[in-house]
This record gives sequence, C-alpha cells and structure tokens, in this order.
Amino acid sequence: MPYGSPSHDALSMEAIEVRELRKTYGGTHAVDGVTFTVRTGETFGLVGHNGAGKTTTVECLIGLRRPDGGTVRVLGEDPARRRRALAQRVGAQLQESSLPERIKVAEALRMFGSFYKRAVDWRQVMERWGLKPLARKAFGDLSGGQKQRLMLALALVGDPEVVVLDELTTGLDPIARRETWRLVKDLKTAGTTVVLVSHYFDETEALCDRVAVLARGRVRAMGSPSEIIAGTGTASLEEAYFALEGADR
Ligand SMILES: Nc1ncnc2c1ncn2[C@@H]1O[C@H](COP(=O)(O)OP(=O)(O)OP(=O)(O)O)[C@@H](O)[C@H]1O
Repeated sequence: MPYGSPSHDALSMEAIEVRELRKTYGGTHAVDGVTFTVRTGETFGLVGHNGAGKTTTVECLIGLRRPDGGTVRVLGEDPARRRRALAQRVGAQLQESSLPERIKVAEALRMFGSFYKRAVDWRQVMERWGLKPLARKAFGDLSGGQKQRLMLALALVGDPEVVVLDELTTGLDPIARRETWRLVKDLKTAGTTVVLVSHYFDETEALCDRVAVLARGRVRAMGSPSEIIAGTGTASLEEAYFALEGADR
C-alpha cells in the first residue's frame, strides 16, 4: 500500500491526546503539566528554547519514556503500555538518530520495511524520496542532507498514520531545508498526522496548522501560528515567542 493511502481517513478526530503530562528527572521538572490534542491529519508543532521539554514530550508520545503523571493517548492507545503495537502505526525521526556507518541505503530501507506486519514496498519509498541513486551508498558516506532524507524515509517506510519529527531540518542547508518542507507538506496532503519539533520559527509557521509554545515544561501558548501572532500583537511567530518569553520574566 503506498504511503498516504486513503486508509488514513479519520476514525476519530483526535490522533493524539496529552493531558497534564509530567516527567521529572531528579529535581528537574522537564515536563510540568502539559496538555494538548492533535487532530487526525493535522501538522502540530512543538516549539520552545533548549530544555523547554519538547523532546521529553515526544519521547512520551512514542513510548520511549514513561510519564510520571498525566495521560497520553496516541491513536487511542497508551504508548507506555502499547509501544510495540503502536510502532506499527507511528513513525519517528528522532534527534540524533543514526545508523551503522556501513549499512547501505537500500539495505536500511529493506530492513526497516521488514519490521512491519503489513506489506511495505520499500523500493517505492526509496524512489518516492529520491534515494534510488543512493541505493548502494553506505550511510557513513552520505551528506548531512542525504542522511536526514534517509532517516525521514525510514520513519515513513511503514506507511504510518502518525509521524513524529524531532528537529527534522537542523544542520541542513537552505535548499535541503526547503526540499524537506515540501516533503512534510506532502505528508499533510496525504492525511498523515505530523508532530513537528523545531527550533525554527519560520519552519513552524510555514508547516504547522497549530503550535504549542513550550517554556520550562509548560504550554505557554497554543493555537494556529496566526492566532498566536495576533494574540501577542506581533508580526511573526518568532516575535510572538520573544514577546511571550519577555512577559514571563
Ligand atoms: N535523561 C535526562 N536526564 C536528566 N535530565 C534530562 C534528561 N533528558 C532531559 N533532561 C532535562 O529535562 C529538561 C527538558 O529537556 P528536553 O530535552 O525535553 O528539552 P527540549 O525542549 O527538547 O530541548 P532541546 O531543544 O535542547 O532539545 C532539560 O532541563 C534537560 O536538561
């Protein structure tokens, strides 16, 4: 089944529900009562400065961390208890994900494709993401942009209903960044639910239907980029963010 197939039609309006999520590391309240929902087919952004709690939040979404409090539901399931079942339906490209240096592009896609119970045509994914010319190249010999593109293709090889992308374009040159934006927009067109973690306000503004601005483990503002901008009387999401930050001090 090609990715973005109509099977992604909404069964429920909400693909993700996070209520009063809390996660503490020692004395650090990394996530301190975060609540948000992501509708099916929506591209939802998590923005905030270093240490705001973005990665911890998405790690709870994909079952890599167990919350200390609150509830998380992804496609109606608790990721902390149903991580393996959800892995069939949720793709993730995480910060600093990597592969063995010598694995070849085609090999990686075939291997990741084999993790899914549903038949996955990894060759089609390779073609779709412009990776065919690199099929026999080793991961370690790819450029930063090519590596990123492969990691994204691996997150999508199982035709997921929900995709979590953490700092997708960090380190990419402007052309590779814009190209990646186009791919994320294609996901949206296909009806895939996307959670996008980013430091880049222009990226969040261009791609996200709604955004949660995190600061010190809490949601500081939430809404469409234009709502957040209007709510702060600023001209861009970046200015809105600094206005919110300033108001906090
Ligand atoms: N494994 C860990 N052990 C201890 N503290 C941690 C751990 N992971 C995160 N933290 C702390 O929790 C807080 C939130 O970190 P988190 O990585 O979730 O933030 P972030 O918004 O993703 O930051 P960045 O943009 O830098 O990736 C930070 O203060 C961080 O130092």
